[in-house]
Amino acid sequence: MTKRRLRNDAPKGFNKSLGNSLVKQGKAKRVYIQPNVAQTAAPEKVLDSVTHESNLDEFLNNAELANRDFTAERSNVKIISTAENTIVNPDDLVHQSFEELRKKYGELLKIPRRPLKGTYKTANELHALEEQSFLDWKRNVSLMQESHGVVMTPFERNLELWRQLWRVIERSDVIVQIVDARNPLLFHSADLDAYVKEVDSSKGNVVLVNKSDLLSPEHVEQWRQHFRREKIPAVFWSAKSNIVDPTLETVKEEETATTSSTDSDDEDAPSSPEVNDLTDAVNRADLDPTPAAEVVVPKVDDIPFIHTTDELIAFFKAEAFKCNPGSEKIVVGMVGYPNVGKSSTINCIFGKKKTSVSATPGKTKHFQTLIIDNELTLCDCPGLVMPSFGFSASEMVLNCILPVDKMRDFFSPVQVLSNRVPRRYLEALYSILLPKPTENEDPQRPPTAHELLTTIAFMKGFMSNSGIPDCSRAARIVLKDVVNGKLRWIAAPPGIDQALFDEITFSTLPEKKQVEKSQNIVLEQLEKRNLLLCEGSNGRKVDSTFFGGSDGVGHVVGVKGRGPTVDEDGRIRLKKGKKEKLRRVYKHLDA
Ligand SMILES: Nc1nc2c(ncn2[C@@H]2O[C@H](COP(=O)(O)OP(=O)(O)OP(=O)(O)O)[C@@H](O)[C@H]2O)c(=O)[nH]1
Repeated sequence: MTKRRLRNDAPKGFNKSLGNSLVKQGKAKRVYIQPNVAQTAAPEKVLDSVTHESNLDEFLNNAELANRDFTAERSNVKIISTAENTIVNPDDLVHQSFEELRKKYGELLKIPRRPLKGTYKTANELHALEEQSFLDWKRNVSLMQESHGVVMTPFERNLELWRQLWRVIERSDVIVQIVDARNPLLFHSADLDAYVKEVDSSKGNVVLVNKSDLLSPEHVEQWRQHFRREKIPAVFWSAKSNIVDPTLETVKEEETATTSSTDSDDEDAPSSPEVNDLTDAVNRADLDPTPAAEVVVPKVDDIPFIHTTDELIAFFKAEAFKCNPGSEKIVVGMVGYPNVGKSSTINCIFGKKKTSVSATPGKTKHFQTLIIDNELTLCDCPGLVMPSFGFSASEMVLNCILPVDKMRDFFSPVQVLSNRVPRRYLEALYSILLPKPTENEDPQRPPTAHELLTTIAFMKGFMSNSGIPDCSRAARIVLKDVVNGKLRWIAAPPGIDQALFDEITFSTLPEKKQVEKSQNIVLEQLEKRNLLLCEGSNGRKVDSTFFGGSDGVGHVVGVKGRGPTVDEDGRIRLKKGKKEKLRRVYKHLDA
């Protein structure tokens, strides 16, 4: 086959060599390789997180990184799966300790390394080496998957974002891995800890378990014991409970006065922190002159729950000075997956909005340096999805790693959720009554995603023009409730029965019992009359099959606290002024 450089004659050679099936999967806007295109592209584009690549994307990115002959690349390319499914089943993982899993799969979970100092002389050489080592890393991951028969979950494939991480690590004395308290191990990368030590053994690692407000004291205690057992330095923290100005939550990214470090050409950046380099940083001391004199420093040998921002600052300083004793200035790097609360934590520390906070993962695009006081500087890294295994894309949506709005298959994550959350809890949270399993079915079976979504869609009046409940809209509501912690599930640490943890999580129903009681009475009355009483918002009669009922009897789907009540005589009454809203649900009530 004639060797053809992709950059010279891409469309022709490309079509011939890849075949139509691959071409169809590609995106028309793909830019063919040009030397140094990565360096010159607009930063916004370059720094977009890439966790999924089509076969063609993968192929072209590899060719671009290697800057090599098209045909030579083609023979080497391995497609890293988009990994909707995983071969390692998360349920099976429960039976193995985290250490066992780490031993078995640890090699797979490596993050890419920056080329060692001394192996390059100029910034251009470093750039080329970084691209080569990143390509090698991707190949290695691919080969490991093949040899272990394991499929990796989606992970960050944009070299620019890894470059941001490398810089943050090099500048920091301590790296704080922020994890989501609802599933800390999913977010903790042991290899990142190892890499920090490889860069400089005097650097420290700490795990900051954010969103701890979503845990009960029992959950906290179990996780504390786990961190102690595993000797992982960790602290519990809730940025939300320490937010200075709640309106900061809603400010859009465009309004943010960022202190982004877009210094993509600082490859020879010093490995030790140089605060003088941080030219665009802002001094917190100017904004908040309150001295941190009365700060209580938490016990360093414990796994404390840090309650105030001042305690957190004192903790960071104590950890950093341990690593860099005698230093006048210390830098703490904040890293972690998207959406774990890095920006919120920094906002708390800074006392004013410094980085954009959003419920959409992946908002932070560049690392930022922020001078907190004369001693402490923070370095905020963009969120990075580390390589992992055994967790499906559904799991990643449920853990707020992949954005809900980009989800096309919404049934899968909702099914995983309804397998976990007890039926009565879902009913209470959404004020719905889910169809019960039929006689032939397991009475304990969880509701299907279809049942849950159609019921919620119907109750909220999300109907398509053809009268079909809009499940995707209902799914977005449910998944956003998961993201913001309204609907929560807390993972148990290894060795602890998940069922026990679930009992704690779901011990209190979220909604008023009264609503549920009145729903039940309404349902009873309707069933007595053998009526199908629900109507769609467009006036079409709703078929009972929407709710899984095969008995021909319709089910009341919800009253949402403002629905019909039952008076002393057992008569059903609609509240004044609510008729319009309830039009879709109750039409033929005998009131
Ligand atoms: N319940 C709760 N929610 C939190 C807490 N901290 C952050 N959040 C929420 O989590 C979401 C993500 O917070 P961010 O601070 O933007 O997260 P990030 O890690 O900077 O995200 P990226 O910019 O994607 O890297 C927001 O909706 C926050 O309101 C917390 O302590 N408790």
